[in-house]
Amino acid sequence: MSIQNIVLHVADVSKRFGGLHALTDVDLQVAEGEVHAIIGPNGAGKSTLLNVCIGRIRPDHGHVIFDGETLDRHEPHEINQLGVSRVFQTPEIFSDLSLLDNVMIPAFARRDGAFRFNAIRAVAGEGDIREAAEYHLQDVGLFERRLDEAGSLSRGDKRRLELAMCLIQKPKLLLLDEPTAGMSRHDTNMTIELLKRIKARGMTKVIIEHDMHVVFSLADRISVLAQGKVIAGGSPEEVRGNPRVREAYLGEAQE
Ligand SMILES: Nc1ncnc2c1ncn2[C@@H]1O[C@H](COP(=O)(O)OP(=O)(O)OP(=O)(O)O)[C@@H](O)[C@H]1O
Repeated sequence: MSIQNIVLHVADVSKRFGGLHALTDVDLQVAEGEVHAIIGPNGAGKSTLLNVCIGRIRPDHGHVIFDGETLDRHEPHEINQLGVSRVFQTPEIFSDLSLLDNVMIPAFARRDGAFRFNAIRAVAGEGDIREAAEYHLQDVGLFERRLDEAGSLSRGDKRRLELAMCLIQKPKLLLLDEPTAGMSRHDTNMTIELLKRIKARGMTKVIIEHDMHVVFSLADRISVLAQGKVIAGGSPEEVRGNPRVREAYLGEAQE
């Protein structure tokens, strides 16, 4: 039997906001190359969990271990430099800049350890990063629009742009917070195909998603959160057949 390399271990993490237990003793492991979906009803703690993983929220108890390193004292930009990238629910892009500049900036940040936003013009001639940015824009289907202002994109295209901004950093772990939220079925299917292509390259991913079509199209393993606790975990088949899950989430999602 092969021993899987664990890329991410959320070890007994708890987080309270005042009297609200947002996460209680959450323990989950993500193996190298797997797509791990986190599902659960609204307010279950999914975004809080992702924010704990990228250092935006400090847990009250427990640890996050990424690639063998405990992240307790790391700042978000340090965690990013270690190889964790995240696509947010609301895309965080530079609206006034071109798509190309948007994709080049995180590459400089990863390479230089600083956000060289002001220096972007001065270094725009750096061919290797420009070429990489063009490659990733092609990858997400936005190459033709590379010189347009990012603010002019549709919501779905902004998400794809943000994905290119993550991919250029060549992360070991990609965290996706509802990557298809607000998208049309057509855009959702395009995004599923894109994420499948990335999956084929072996990149480890954690994905929060409400759309069960997306979850069951992509996930190798699923953890189910409800009221801040992991109530079930396993393969998509195991989770689909689990009565607790159906009760807590799937029944609700099927509307
Ligand atoms: N900064 C905060 N301060 C206080 N309460 C918070 C904060 N962030 C989240 N919460 C609360 O913690 C609980 C978990 O929120 P969280 O956003 O992690 O859930 P979620 O599963 O991502 O929900 P959704 O699917 O609606 O995005 C919710 O009750 C939420 O109101």
